[in-house]
Amino acid sequence: MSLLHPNKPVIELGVNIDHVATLRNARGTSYPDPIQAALLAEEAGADCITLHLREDRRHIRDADVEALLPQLRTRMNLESAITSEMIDFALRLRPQDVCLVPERREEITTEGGLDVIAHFSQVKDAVHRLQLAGVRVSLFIDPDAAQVKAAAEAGAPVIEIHTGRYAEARTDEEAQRELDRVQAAVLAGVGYGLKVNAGHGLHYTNVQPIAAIPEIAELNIGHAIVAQAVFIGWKNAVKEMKAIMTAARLGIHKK
Ligand SMILES: CC(=O)[C@@H](O)[C@H](O)COP(=O)(O)O
Ligand SMILES: NCC(=O)COP(=O)(O)O
Repeated sequence: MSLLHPNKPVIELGVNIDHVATLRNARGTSYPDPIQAALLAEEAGADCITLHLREDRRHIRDADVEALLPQLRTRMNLESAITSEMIDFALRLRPQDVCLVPERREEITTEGGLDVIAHFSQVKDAVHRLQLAGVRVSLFIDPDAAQVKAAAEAGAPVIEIHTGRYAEARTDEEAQRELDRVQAAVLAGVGYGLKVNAGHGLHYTNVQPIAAIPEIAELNIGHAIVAQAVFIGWKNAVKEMKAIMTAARLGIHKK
């Protein structure tokens, strides 16, 4: 278990603000403002702000990223496809973190992890260019030992384990099987000396077994926080998620 450190959270929360932008874009208004959401999330305890600049700009837009980066007090984790357009954008802005994710335009949400093995040279080149520019690179991968190995070989210092299949499990047995896969991938990543994060589809109940995995450094969570904010307010939703994650890491399970 992580030792309690006066200034370091036992597990970090990256708040993904994509779906604040979804709500804004639904009517083409200027509100709700994703930048305001990010700054309030930091006030509420977010350790970083994650945002996914998709190729189709369905939610976060270039101007959001450009306006937010200089205002953040914590750090920006920009999720990006490995296309030259997106890598060039990331190199121009140079956020603290970039997480390379797969993208298919027709997908409703990110369906699977980046296939590092199949796109090894392209991934390795993107990792090299971004790391050279001082950007810390994370690879968003499925909980698969071969992908973890490929990520380490591609030179990425960080991986984020895709928890989508765990989150979408329909039975307790399936959820446990997927949780075991996540845990094995986390340990494999630590074995290669990587920082290991996780995310996708996590909410206030299913987050607890994931947060309890002591080797996970950070969870990136968005959709569930935006949904909860509808009922209890944005800052409260962020605070509640952080509290549940921290309690789970300390062995306290909340109903
Ligand atoms: C990579 C990832 O898991 C997040 O970016 C997630 O995809 C949220 O964005 P969407 O809901 O647009 O997929
Ligand atoms: N990488 C996961 C992320 O940023 C948020 O995913 P979700 O919580 O919106 O499913």
